[in-house]
Formats: sequence, C-alpha cells, structure tokens
Amino acid sequence: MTENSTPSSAPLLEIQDIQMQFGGITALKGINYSVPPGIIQAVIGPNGAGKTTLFHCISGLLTPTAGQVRFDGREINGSLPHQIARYGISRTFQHVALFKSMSVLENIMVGRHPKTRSGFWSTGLRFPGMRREEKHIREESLSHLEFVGLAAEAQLPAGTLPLGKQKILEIARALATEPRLILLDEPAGGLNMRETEELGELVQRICGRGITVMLVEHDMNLIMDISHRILVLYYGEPLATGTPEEIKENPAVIEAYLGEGI
Ligand SMILES: Nc1ncnc2c1ncn2[C@@H]1O[C@H](COP(=O)(O)OP(=O)(O)OP(=O)(O)O)[C@@H](O)[C@H]1O
Repeated sequence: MTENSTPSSAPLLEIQDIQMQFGGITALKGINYSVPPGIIQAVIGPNGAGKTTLFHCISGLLTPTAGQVRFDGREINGSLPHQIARYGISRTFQHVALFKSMSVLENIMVGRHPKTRSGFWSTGLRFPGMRREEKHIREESLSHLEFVGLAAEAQLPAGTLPLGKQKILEIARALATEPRLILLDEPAGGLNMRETEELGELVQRICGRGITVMLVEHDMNLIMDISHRILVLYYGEPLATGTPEEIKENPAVIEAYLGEGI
C-alpha cells in the first residue's frame, strides 16, 4: 500500500483501502491514493494490473468489495454511474462506445443530459422551454466540438469518422457533462503517432481548463510527456508513485516492466 501526500491542496479524489474481488480473483488489493485537483494523473501497469477495475470503482460501474472512494469530500462508492456523473466525474472507455449512426453533434447532445433539467429525449416533446433548452444544449455541444477540433464534422454520422477522431469525440462527450474529473481509459489505443501527439495536446488543454485528468495508458512516451504524477499498479497493488522522472528511475518499476519497453 502506498499513500501520496498533497500538501498544497485538499485532494479532489481519495481512494481509501479499495479492494475488488471477482470470485477467487483479487483485482485490487487495498489501494490508498489521493489525487489533487488540476493535474494529469496517469495510472500505468502491465496487463491485468487492475487499472480499468480502478476506473470502474471510481465511476460507479463497480462497487468495491471493501474501502471507500471520496470525491470532493463526498463518499461516492455505492452511487450509480449517472449519479457520479452529476457529482462531476465522467469517463471514456477502452473500446469506443459511440452511437455510430447518430451525428457527431447528437452524440455530444446525448452526453449533455446529466446537466439538463428535462433531459435530452424529453426535449423531443418540444414544449417552448424545452426548445430553448435544446438550443442551449446544441450551442454548448458545438462549443465542445470546437474545443476538441471536430466542429467541421458535426453533422457526419459518428461511425464514419476515423478511429482517432472517434476517440476524440468520446472525450468531447465526456467533457459535455462539465466534469471536474475526467477518466480516460487507453485513449491512445489504436492511434498513430500524429493522432497520439494531438491527443496529448488535447489532454493538456483539458487540464488547462482546470479539469483534473486521470489517464490509463500503455503509450509510455505519451505518459512521460504529459503526466504530472504517475501511479504504477502491479497485480492489484501500487508499486510506485511519483513524477515521470522518478518513475523512470524507480528500480521496482524497471524490474516490473523489464522486457515491456518502458
Ligand atoms: N468482471 C470481471 N470478472 C472477473 N475477473 C475480472 C473482471 N474484471 C477484471 N477481472 C480481472 O481482474 C484483473 C484486473 O483486470 P483489469 O481489467 O482491471 O486490468 P488492467 O490493468 O486494466 O488490464 P489491461 O491493461 O489489460 O486493460 C485481471 O486479472 C482480470 O482478469
């Protein structure tokens, strides 16, 4: 178990002795970790280390077998994913999960619904107040597309975009709920070098907006370039924490990744 310290600001996310058991498999073995606001926090580790399971526990897809997750001082484990989205945490998935026949813009508008009073689908009833709300959602959704560089593709079916742009669209949809913490699960998976560089710039701009980013990623160049802090998981436990420079030189990390090209 490892605990990091955040002397300058109260943590945004506190993970306290989280354990996750799947039958006989212990995917997380008691993790303590805090993430301060305003940083890019990477989570790395070999396949099966527990990274995605940790994201599932934070975003409410899984309830930890033991331990607590606190977000901005509020205990959130046991809350449902849509409640957690309302508290200010959104996420993307390892495999793209878009509505492929809907337009790029509509995919964002759907993502807006946790923030609206009437909900995206009920705006279809088209009462005047709802029409105003839909117009507002449309404008805000377009501004998210502009932020990520996809405004020109707004009317295209999402499924016609190349993979790199679909992944960016997923990030835009996660941003549309106006999160304070965004969890990105392997956003660079399947991207070429240029797309990965653009993704890195986007993640830095997201952080520049004051949104805390947690990033699970296997692309070590990207991780080392943009992360402020790294948590290394190994068989469900923290192996090391630190800055990219500290992690690069950590003998336990080098040993764990030996042959895996860190
Ligand atoms: N729903 C599940 N049922 C049973 N075992 C699971 C389940 N989800 C994850 N596991 C197991 O928990 C462990 C951690 O899996 P997890 O997907 O969190 O790892 P990971 O670090 O994200 O791996 P990868 O880098 O390959 O995505 C693995 O041993 C995995 O097989």
